[in-house]
Amino acid sequence: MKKIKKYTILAVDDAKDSLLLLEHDLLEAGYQVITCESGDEALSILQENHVSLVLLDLHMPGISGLVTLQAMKAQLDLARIPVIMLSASGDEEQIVASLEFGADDYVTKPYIPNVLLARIRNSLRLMEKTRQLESLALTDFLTKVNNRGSFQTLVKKVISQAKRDKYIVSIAMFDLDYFKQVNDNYGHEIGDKALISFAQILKDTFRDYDIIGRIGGEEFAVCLPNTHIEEVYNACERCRTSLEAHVLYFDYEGKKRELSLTVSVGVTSAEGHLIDFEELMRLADHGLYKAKKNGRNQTVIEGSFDMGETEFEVERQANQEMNNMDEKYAGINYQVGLNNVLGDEGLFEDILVMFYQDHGDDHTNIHQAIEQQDQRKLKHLVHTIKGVSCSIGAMNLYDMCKALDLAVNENKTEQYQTLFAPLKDELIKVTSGIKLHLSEKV
Ligand SMILES: Nc1nc2c(ncn2[C@@H]2O[C@H](COP(=O)(O)OP(=O)(O)OP(=O)(O)O)[C@@H](O)[C@H]2O)c(=O)[nH]1
Repeated sequence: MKKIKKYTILAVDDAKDSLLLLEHDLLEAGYQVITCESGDEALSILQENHVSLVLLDLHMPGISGLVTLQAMKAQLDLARIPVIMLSASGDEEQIVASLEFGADDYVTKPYIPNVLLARIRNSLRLMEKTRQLESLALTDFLTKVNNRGSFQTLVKKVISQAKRDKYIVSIAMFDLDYFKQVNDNYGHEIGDKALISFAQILKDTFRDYDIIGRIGGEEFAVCLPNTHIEEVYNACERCRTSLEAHVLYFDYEGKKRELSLTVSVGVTSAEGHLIDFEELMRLADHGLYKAKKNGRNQTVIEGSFDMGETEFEVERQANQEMNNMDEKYAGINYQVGLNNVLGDEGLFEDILVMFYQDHGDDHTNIHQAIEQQDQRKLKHLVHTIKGVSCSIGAMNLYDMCKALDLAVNENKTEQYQTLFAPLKDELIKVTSGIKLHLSEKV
């Protein structure tokens, strides 16, 4: 019985009679066969066809078998194709040179068909095993997405390409919410099933050329080349809501159970020379940290790292400032705020709590509106926060909002990012100051 035609063999020989014979033997054995008579032809066939193995004659007019072999080994996508050299010459030096240049085997002509076929089978078997091992080393055994190491390698390649071709790179980081409870309540086996089904949701949501990796226990990351932050945000939201709607059914202790999970997501992006793997991962992770802190089951965009200090650093500095100064709230003129409520301290503190709750995330919302070029949303956000910051006595924030508000009214889009960067820092300073003092209320 003939084998299933799974492998395609390219036979290269300038002698037509040898080629015919080879083709006949290979077809008989069940392989698909492509033939050609020169090294040049072979190289162009290899670019356009999926070839499993090459049988390469050593002595040919034009480029020799050895040069063809070297050209194959120099190209990343061809280097892995097994090559068996064929030659009438049993010259020791030629055999050694062929093997040293990367040939998998060497067979002398006239060949014994069964021996050649056995050697072909060996080479193909070895290739399959090598590929399986490579895949095992690069893939997460549970979810079958890239493991951490391979995610990093692939993303770094994308980043080099993006710097050359000047396109944006985005990273989204996902962490399942309260996942420990799944293990604690139902055991690791169900936890594993939940991880597998989440990985499937990621595979279904993102495109083939996006890179998905499992970078920690219940933590995944996706790299989206050439994708703007708003599209990334929308894809992450699709993924988040798919998981929220997904129900895992299983039996536990003799009863039928159902489980739904949620996920928190942090996303960021960068462009040009600013793209850096570690920095993108750090920012996405910080967005994720905020998503967790804000109540989980949400996607938070973390600003590009060309926008000055990160929120983390600003928050840390605000806290430090508060500790060093005798100021009651960072960035707030307490007296101005108090006067606005006719000296009622209790009421003023309640207003500060409301400010924290209503506007604590506005830097993310404003950033999103700028990125999405949503002029109406941006105008509404900036205008509102301008009014409110004035009433609580956050006068620096008020000035910054006023400047951005003006730019929005005059549609000076080129100024948005520049005016937004200090506003963002000031808003974080004010909200973290409020939180520091009113931690039991907010
Ligand atoms: N089943 C299973 N569990 C895993 C695996 N890797 C990590 N975990 C579990 O994932 C859980 C992570 O828990 P935490 O880091 O406390 O976080 P969490 O409970 O998800 O809470 P938040 O992230 O704060 O929402 C731990 O219980 C780990 O044991 C795995 O491969 N399989």
